[in-house]
Amino acid sequence: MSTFPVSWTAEPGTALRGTLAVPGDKSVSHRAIMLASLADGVSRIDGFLEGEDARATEALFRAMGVRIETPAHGVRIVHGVGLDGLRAPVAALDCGNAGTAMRLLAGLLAGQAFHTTLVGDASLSKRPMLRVTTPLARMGARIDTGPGGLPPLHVRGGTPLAGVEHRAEVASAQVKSALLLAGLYARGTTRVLEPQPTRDYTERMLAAFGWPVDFAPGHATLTGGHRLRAIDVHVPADFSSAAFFLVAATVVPGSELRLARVGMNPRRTGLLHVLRLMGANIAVEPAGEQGGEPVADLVVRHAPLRGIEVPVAHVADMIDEFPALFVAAACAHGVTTVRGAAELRVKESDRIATVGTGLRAMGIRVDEAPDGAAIHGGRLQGGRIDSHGDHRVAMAFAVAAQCARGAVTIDDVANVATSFPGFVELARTAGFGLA
Ligand SMILES: O=C(O)C1=C[C@@H](OP(=O)(O)O)[C@@H](O)[C@H](O)C1
Ligand SMILES: C=C(OP(=O)(O)O)C(=O)O
Repeated sequence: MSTFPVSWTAEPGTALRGTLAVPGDKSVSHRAIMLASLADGVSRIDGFLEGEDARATEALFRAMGVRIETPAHGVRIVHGVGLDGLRAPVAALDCGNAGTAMRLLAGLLAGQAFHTTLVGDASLSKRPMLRVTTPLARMGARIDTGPGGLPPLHVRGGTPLAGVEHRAEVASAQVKSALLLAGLYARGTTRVLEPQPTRDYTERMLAAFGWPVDFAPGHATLTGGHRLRAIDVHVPADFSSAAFFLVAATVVPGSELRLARVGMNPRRTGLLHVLRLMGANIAVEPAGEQGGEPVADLVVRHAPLRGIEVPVAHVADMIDEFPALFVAAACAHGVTTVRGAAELRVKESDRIATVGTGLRAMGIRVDEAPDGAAIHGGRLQGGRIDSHGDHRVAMAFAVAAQCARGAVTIDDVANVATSFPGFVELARTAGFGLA
C-alpha cells in the first residue's frame, strides 16, 4: 500500500539548492532481480530501487520460489535457483503498474516448464502486449493475451523455443529484452535489430552474469545453452528521477543544485542534450563507474530556455523524460516541437494528452500531433491537474508549479511510489513548495 496522499498542492518554493541523491535505477533494479534469480549462486544487489515497480518484480520471483533477503534498505540478497529452478506460482503474477515487469517476464516465462498468468493494474491493463507476444510466438512461445492484445497474459510454458532474428518496428528496450530473455531458453541464436538504439541494460547485465552477448547500439545477439553466475550488482541512481530536478533547477531563478552520482548510460541521457540545446546550464562531473555504468555528478544552475525542434535522434534516449521536457518547454521562450514520439501515447497514460491537457489548464498553448506536440512557452498559471495515475506526469507538474503564478493541485499521485519513493520529501529538501 502506498503512503502517498491522493493529491498534492504545489506552489513556488524557494530557489533550489544543495546536493540530492535520487533513488536507484528502475530498469536496472528489475533486471537485477530477474538475472540474480536465474543465476547459480547468491547475488547481492546494492542501490535497489525501493519503489513499487521493482518490488513487484521481486515479489513475483519470491512467488516462484526464489529466496530474497532484505538485510537493509536498498539491499537484496538473492539466492539464485539456476536457469531451470523457478517453481510454478500458485496464483496469477501481479505486475502492478510495471510495463517493464510484464513485458520482460513474458519472454522469461515462455521458457519455463509451467504455465503462468501475468496481470496488472488498470493502467498496465491498457498497454499493448502484441509487440512482445507476436515475436515471441515466432520463437515457439504460446502466450494468449486479453482482447485487443492487452493484458492479462497467459503464458503456456513447456514448449521448446527456437531463436529468431527480429527486426523490431518500435524502438523498445522492453521488446528487445523480452526476446533476449526467451533466447536464454531457446535452441540456436536470438538476434534483435532495432530501428533506433535503446537502453542496453539487459545485454550489459547478462554479460556481467557470464552469458556471452554480442551487442552494440541497435542490435543484440545471444545463443541458448549457457549459465548465469551470481554477481554483486551496484545499481546507479536513476537518470529519469534526476530529470525532474534538472528541469526544476533550470527554470527556477537563483537555483544551483547538485545531483550526486547519477547513472549516465548514453541511452538514457537524451534530455541532458536537449536541455542544453535549449540553453540549460548543466555541468557533468564524471564520478567513475557503478555496476559497469558511467556515473556523474550533475550540477545544474538556473538559465533561461528557448524553444527548439527536439532532434528525433534523441527521442529514444529520453523516452521517459518527455513529461519533464514538456514542462521545460512551457517555461521556455518560443515554441518547442516534438515529433517521432508516438510511443508516449502508450505509456502509463497517454503522455502527450495528459501533459498537454494539464499544461493547457495552466494557460499554456499545446498543439498535439499523433506523435508529439508543439508547446508554446508562456507564463504558467495555477490550476488543477489530473495526472491519470501516471507517476511521471504527477512529478512533472510538481516541477511546473514551481514557476506558476498560483497554486497547483495535482490529483491521483499515489503511483509516484512506483518509480520515486520519497519524491515529496526530497523535493521539499531542495526547496519545492509541495504538500
Ligand atoms: O526496458 C526498460 O526498462 C524500459 C524501457 C522503456 O520502455 P519501452 O521499451 O516501451 O520503450 C521505458 O519507457 C521504461 O520506463 C523502461
Ligand atoms: C514507462 C515507464 O515504465 P514501465 O513501462 O515499466 O511501466 C516509466 O517508468 O516511465
